[in-house]
Amino acid sequence: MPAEEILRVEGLTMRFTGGAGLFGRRNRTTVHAVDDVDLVVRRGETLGLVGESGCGKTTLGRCILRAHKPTTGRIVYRRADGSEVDLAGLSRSQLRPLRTEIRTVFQDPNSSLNPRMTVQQIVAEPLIVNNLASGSEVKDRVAEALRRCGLRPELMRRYPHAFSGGERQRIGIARALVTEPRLVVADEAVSALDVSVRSQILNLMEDLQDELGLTYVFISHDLSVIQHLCTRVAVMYLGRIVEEAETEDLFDHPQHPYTEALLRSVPRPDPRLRRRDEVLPAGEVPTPDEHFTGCRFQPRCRYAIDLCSQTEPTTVPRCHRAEELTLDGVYASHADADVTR
Ligand SMILES: Nc1ncnc2c1ncn2[C@@H]1O[C@H](COP(=O)(O)OP(=O)(O)OP(=O)(O)O)[C@@H](O)[C@H]1O
Repeated sequence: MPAEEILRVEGLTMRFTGGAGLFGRRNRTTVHAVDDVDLVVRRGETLGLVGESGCGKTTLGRCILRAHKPTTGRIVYRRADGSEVDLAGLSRSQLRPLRTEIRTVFQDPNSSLNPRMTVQQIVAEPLIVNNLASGSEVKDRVAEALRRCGLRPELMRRYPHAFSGGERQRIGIARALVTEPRLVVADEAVSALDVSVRSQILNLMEDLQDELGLTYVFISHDLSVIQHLCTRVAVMYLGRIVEEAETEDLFDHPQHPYTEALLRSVPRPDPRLRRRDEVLPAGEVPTPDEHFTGCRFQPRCRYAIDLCSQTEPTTVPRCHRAEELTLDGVYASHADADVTR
């Protein structure tokens, strides 16, 4: 794997099999939450994962964190010494030292912080669990992490309820950073916050990235957040990555019809600028437990041709018509088209 890469996901699939249900084993459903995903994360970048609810973003993030053991595929992580390790194949004890290097920031600071623990205990926990520090060093490292996150260390004896939503998310970030990780997976890390606080937390995350040389995988359904923060973006639809590009390219020249639809669905505050297609295209969203022969987006795609119901390209952009549509400027000329087909 090239030196600039910190993570390489290859052919990753995560299936969930449902319970037996009323009719026993035969009634079991299998959800392909993540299906044959390839993904590269480069050192020091922020890779955005974006897509509608249920497309598999969280599941992919949890596979990288090895909170889920993937059904198949590889998750190759490059350690600081340059050695490579496939996280997918590691046992619980083999994963333990890596848990300090790859950390997460949780979505909701109100529910993710234990209300019965002080801030000191919350932030110190990963240090203690992983035997990274003891005695006064624990307190020093907690104080340092809090300070980095813009919180006064004197307040570490207080409980989470004494803090605002934004401050609680700073505590969550301090807890993630206290072990000095290299890769942080942030899943909807600012979605639960008030808009006014959101940009402060995003700015903090950017500053910490510069200061500490962090790499982020940033999961969000919010395109404005993705556009603000990410270097590159991978777009997910029904368990698959359908397009991947540098942020500016993706927003200026989407290549997959789903990306185009996603970008058009962003509401515009000025009603004079509103277009008719500010919703995602109509049509049934298939569930990830259905079997697909062609492109998954084809039932909702206004550009679909016969071929699209038969096969899907195996590389991104996963669209037979991507080149033709992009080159011909079709997306732009459809600005006023009826997207409901
Ligand atoms: N533990 C699980 N057991 C069964 N199905 C699951 C499980 N976790 C996720 N799924 C299913 O996998 C699919 C992908 O879910 P996932 O939460 O990864 O999507 P998402 O894009 O993160 O959505 P959201 O933005 O709503 O969190 C969904 O159909 C979901 O119902």
